[in-house]
Amino acid sequence: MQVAILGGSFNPPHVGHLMAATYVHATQGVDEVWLMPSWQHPFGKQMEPFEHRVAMCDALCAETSGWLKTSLVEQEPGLSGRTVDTLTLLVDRHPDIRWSIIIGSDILRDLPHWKDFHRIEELSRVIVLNRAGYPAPSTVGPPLAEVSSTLIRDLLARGEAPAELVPARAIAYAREHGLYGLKPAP
Ligand SMILES: Nc1ncnc2c1ncn2[C@@H]1O[C@H](COP(=O)(O)OP(=O)(O)OP(=O)(O)O)[C@@H](O)[C@H]1O
Ligand SMILES: O=C(O)c1ccc[n+]([C@@H]2O[C@H](COP(=O)([O-])O)[C@@H](O)[C@H]2O)c1
Repeated sequence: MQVAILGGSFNPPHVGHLMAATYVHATQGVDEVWLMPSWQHPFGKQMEPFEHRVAMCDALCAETSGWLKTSLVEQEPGLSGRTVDTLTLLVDRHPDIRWSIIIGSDILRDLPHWKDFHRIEELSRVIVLNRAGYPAPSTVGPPLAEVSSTLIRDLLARGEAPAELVPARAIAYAREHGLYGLKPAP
């Protein structure tokens, strides 16, 4: 079995994540894609609580026929949020799976600050997606959606509803739980 991991803060998840996962599943010969929300972010990004981001990732998974899953692995004790450590654990735990790691091209500039990226390349196939606004050589596929969690948080802070950028089930969950300052519907 081949599994591609899309790690991220998912704060909140958005249609760009869904499109990225769908593109990889449709074209890269993988059986499943696992959304892997960060428990703690290696660069200290502040995020809504893990369980809420997991629930919103599950809302994205519900848009698929079952090939998209949410992995809770990064909450396990001993992990640091560094991808190489998580991947090493997964490789040990699932010797039957062949792994890919998905990153958007915006991440390329950060890679010098990642822990042991060369080891990640040894343990997995790295798929670099062409994220709109971040052109780079050796990306795969067409530019993907011009949307980010930062944009969505900004819209929400201005009281705007990002209904076209966040899957409806995810935004409904966020509203129900008062995330990002959203008020539950009366
Ligand atoms: N629109 C997109 N197209 C392609 N890849 C994306 C897109 N949005 C996010 N990604 C990729 O998904 C992974 C997780 O992204 P993340 O959860 O940090 O979302 P983000 O929108 O970049 O968040 P933020 O704006 O908070 O930094 C990263 O590898 C990122 O490059
Ligand atoms: O391994 C590292 O050193 C490392 C450094 C920064 C980010 N990452 C991972 O990259 C993924 C996307 O991160 P981000 O910043 O786009 O949310 C997420 O799974 C992070 O854990 C990993």
